[in-house]
Amino acid sequence: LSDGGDGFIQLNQYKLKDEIGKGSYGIVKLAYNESDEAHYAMKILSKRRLMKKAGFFRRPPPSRDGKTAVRPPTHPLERVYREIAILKKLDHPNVVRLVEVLDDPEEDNLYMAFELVEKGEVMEIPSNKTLSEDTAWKYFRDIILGIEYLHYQKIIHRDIKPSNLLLGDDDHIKIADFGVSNEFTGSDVYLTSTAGTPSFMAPEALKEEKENFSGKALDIWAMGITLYCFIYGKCPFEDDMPLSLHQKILKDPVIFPEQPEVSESLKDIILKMLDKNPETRITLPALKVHPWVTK
Ligand SMILES: COc1ccc(C(=O)/C=C\Nc2cc(OC)c(C(=O)O)cc2Cl)cc1
Repeated sequence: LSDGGDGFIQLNQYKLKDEIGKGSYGIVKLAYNESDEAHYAMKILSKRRLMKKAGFFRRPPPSRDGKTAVRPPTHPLERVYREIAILKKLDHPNVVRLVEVLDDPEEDNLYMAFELVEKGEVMEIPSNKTLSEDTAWKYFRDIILGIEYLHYQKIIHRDIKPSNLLLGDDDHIKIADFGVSNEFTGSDVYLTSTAGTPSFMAPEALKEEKENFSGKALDIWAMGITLYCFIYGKCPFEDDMPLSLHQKILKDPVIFPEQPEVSESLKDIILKMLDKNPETRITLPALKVHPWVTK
């Protein structure tokens, strides 16, 4: 890591430029690769921040029987290394491509160089700039193909939402951010943990009595919330109070605003994805043949 002499940070063959993304994960900077004269998206994670977030530096809670509580075995960076391992095996036009990882043990920062998806996040939420039904249709078809690929690769994304969908110059969508994704063996994973973004969480993940719930159905639910956001610029269930948001997700019906006018088949596919019962919720194969998708 050095000063590139022109005020930009130099990282190996990369010249780091403006910040183009920011989130709970850290930041993303535009990076210019001097060896191939191409631009990349450099995701920068602080290892210390990740350790702190995982409670790595927290004093272990006093245990009643005088012995110190056993610390969970997972090393906090293990999550990042798992994300990297997942990303390295993914290769699909609708999934971001990890090009390389720069991890200097002496350095606090960990750098992940991704192929640049030129236009960035497809949409901010809330937003008054909503997508037309036709544009939403184009993007949703890409999301279906991307999620189909991930589920085929036995990966549940668990954080599908507009800000994790990047738009390229070719007007195609790439799915990003595998920070909370789960890998599974077998035909599906049965989870009990809640992860992801509250407004996009499925009802079965919010129930008190936590029985196991299917991972794949969580992504389908989040795809439904995302499609609703494309059209209306806001989520169907919103509340500043987390517990009231949970109740709305668990109990409230989906309301479609009068404007913008949308087709009955679009409303139908959204309702089938936002079925509160994961057992009867539409599956990915059924989505692919839904009239709104195949029109
Ligand atoms: C205006 O132009 C812009 C062009 C590109 C961007 C951009 O790329 C933003 C975020 N990027 C990413 C984030 C990720 O996670 C949170 C991951 C991942 O971990 O999978 C990968 C990428 Cl690439 C922004 C603005």
